[in-house]
Amino acid sequence: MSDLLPHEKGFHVSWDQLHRDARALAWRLQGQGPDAGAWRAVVAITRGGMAPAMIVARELDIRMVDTISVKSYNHQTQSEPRVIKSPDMEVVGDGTGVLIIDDLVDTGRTLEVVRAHMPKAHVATVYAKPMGRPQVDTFITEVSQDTWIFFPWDMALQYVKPYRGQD
Ligand SMILES: O=P(O)(O)OC[C@H]1O[C@H](OP(=O)(O)OP(=O)(O)O)[C@H](O)[C@@H]1O
Ligand SMILES: O=c1[nH]c(=O)c2nc[nH]c2[nH]1
Ligand SMILES: [Mg+2]
Repeated sequence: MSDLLPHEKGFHVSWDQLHRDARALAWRLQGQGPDAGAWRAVVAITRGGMAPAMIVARELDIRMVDTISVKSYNHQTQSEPRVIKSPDMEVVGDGTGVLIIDDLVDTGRTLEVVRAHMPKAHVATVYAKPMGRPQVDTFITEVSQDTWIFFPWDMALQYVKPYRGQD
């Protein structure tokens, strides 16, 4: 969207870092559910929320896992978010006791759409940018709005030229 800052900085996240940060998120969420501290189910926002949701579900021993599919970005270009697959509403209900997990919140548009489906759910992301923070109940690390977060599934190891080179 044209009124957004360009992404001038990059924050590169390795699998190891993602695992640690998703575990930290689980640690923060444990005991916070409405039913004696327990959470009933996890809903991952695909696709980026799936890896963190798996880690949170494993740490908190939650076996009921569903997904909601929202398409809003094509590479770094944002369009109107669309729900292209809903979770099982018989399982999630109004969202009470449900953890919605995503990798990050940026503008908050995706979470706005997801919250409308499950207004009483608790929304948690691993990373957050300032514009989207009001949409998130719990997150681990904040980065500035002009930072693009690069996730391990979008990267590959490659050769890097030395600072002082032979060319
Ligand atoms: O707060 P927002 O500005 O709405 O942006 C955040 C959303 O954008 C990315 O998903 P994307 O739509 O790129 O799909 P993906 O998870 O399948 O990569 C990211 O995983 C969040 O779900
Ligand atoms: O990989 C991503 N990194 C980001 O910073 C971002 N913001 C919205 N959607 C995003 N996807
Ligand atoms: Mg996503």
